[in-house]
Amino acid sequence: MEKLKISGGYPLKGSIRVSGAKNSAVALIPATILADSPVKIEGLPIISDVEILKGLLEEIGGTVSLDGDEMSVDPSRMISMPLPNGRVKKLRASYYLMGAMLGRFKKAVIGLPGGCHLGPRPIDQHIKGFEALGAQITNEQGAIYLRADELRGARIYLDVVSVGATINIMLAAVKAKGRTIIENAAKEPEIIDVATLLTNMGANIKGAGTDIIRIDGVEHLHGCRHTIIPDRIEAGTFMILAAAVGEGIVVDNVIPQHLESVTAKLREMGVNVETGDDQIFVSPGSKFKAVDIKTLVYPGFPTDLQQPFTSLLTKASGSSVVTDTIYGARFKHIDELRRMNANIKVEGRSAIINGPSQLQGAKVKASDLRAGAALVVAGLMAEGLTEVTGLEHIDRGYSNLVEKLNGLGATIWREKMTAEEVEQLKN
Ligand SMILES: CC(=O)N[C@H]1[C@@H](OP(=O)(O)OP(=O)(O)OC[C@H]2O[C@@H](n3ccc(=O)[nH]c3=O)[C@H](O)[C@@H]2O)O[C@H](CO)[C@@H](O)[C@@H]1O
Ligand SMILES: C=C(OP(=O)(O)O)C(=O)O
Repeated sequence: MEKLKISGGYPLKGSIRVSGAKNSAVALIPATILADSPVKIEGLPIISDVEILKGLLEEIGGTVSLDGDEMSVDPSRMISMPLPNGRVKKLRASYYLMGAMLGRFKKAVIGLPGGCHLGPRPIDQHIKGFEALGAQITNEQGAIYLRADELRGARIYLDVVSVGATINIMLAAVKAKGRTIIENAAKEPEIIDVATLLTNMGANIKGAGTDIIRIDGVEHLHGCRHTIIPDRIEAGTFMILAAAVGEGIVVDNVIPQHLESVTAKLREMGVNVETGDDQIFVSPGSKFKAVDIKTLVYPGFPTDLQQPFTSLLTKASGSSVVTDTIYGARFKHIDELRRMNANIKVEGRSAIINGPSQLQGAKVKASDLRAGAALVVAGLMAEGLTEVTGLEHIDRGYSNLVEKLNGLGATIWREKMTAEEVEQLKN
């Protein structure tokens, strides 16, 4: 087991390159199950979620090769092997195996997913969609059993705008008989990316990226080549750290339109943000103003950036309020930031940050992926040495983070934990 050490308080500059989007990758990989010939995905992030999904595709008989950021999947020999336990519990996106396997085999057994603990994360809207398409679904000892004699297109209204449910229903519907309409669909860029892959495989999907998606089922989907979109959450994390400790940083390989809410908030704080075609330049102004943030579905401010943004707000003068309307309990990073001398309190769904505070290095633990990102940003801002444990969370979503930050001049490295430290972590 390893920990991250950060010697903070030094300015960073240069250029940092964003990898492919985790939340696209984890849907694109299961989507390959639906093809009858090999699919190649390029530009994948090098993260544990991708490795785990590779293992899951192999468990069901796929021939998968992963070479750096390129994955080739031959799905032709896959079978509907039950996956009630094991790897499926290690990530959230294993729920996409339900839609993809149901779409291809008309049956699947998948354990309830894992992923970040952000409070309750039900999948009732996924189930509602599968049932509307004609599947019978039962929950037996923590595994979801899905079966259908035939999948038929349906009109499905999502009661909650859900990224996962929108993509999962698309996966199950692309080979169903007739037309499916998803109303109140999520509009995140990752949904468009998955629809693009499916379309290149031969699917007929219109309206991805709007709140009404129309899918006309086809009989066969074939292999293709697909390049993933850049990770807007990784890019946003780099923009935040550029504002916090940068002396002029170029965030490279981005789609600036995907980051408009983050750009707007940084500018409101007094940060200088200049957008190019596929780059964003960020340099801090002379003073940081307090701002309020409310997370919303896309194109609103992403919940996945709320936590790292909180670290930045400790530098702002005055009181900032961060409200998470998507995950009201996504505040496990706050206790750790307090250890680092932040003045923050949590009230209901909001964190109230009173600044400015000079953060101090401390030993802290990442409870989830973006809490980890928040602590890395805080460690870079802090005076002295910060040690971050819980790296398995950070490794789920940030590709080569240490190397990328070293490239900006940061002093950050991974170190093996002693047996005593590992023991202490369990308590
Ligand atoms: C792998 C992946 O892409 N993860 C992202 C995805 O998670 P995920 O797909 O799990 O998030 P959803 O968009 O589904 O969740 C949004 C909200 O809807 C609720 N809900 C969701 C589904 C459902 O059936 N019933 C229900 O009540 C959730 O509890 C949450 O409050 O979108 C989240 C919101 O942008 C991000 O934080 C995650 O990084
Ligand atoms: C919550 C996240 O991931 P997941 O849904 O995969 O747990 C995230 O990426 O911030």
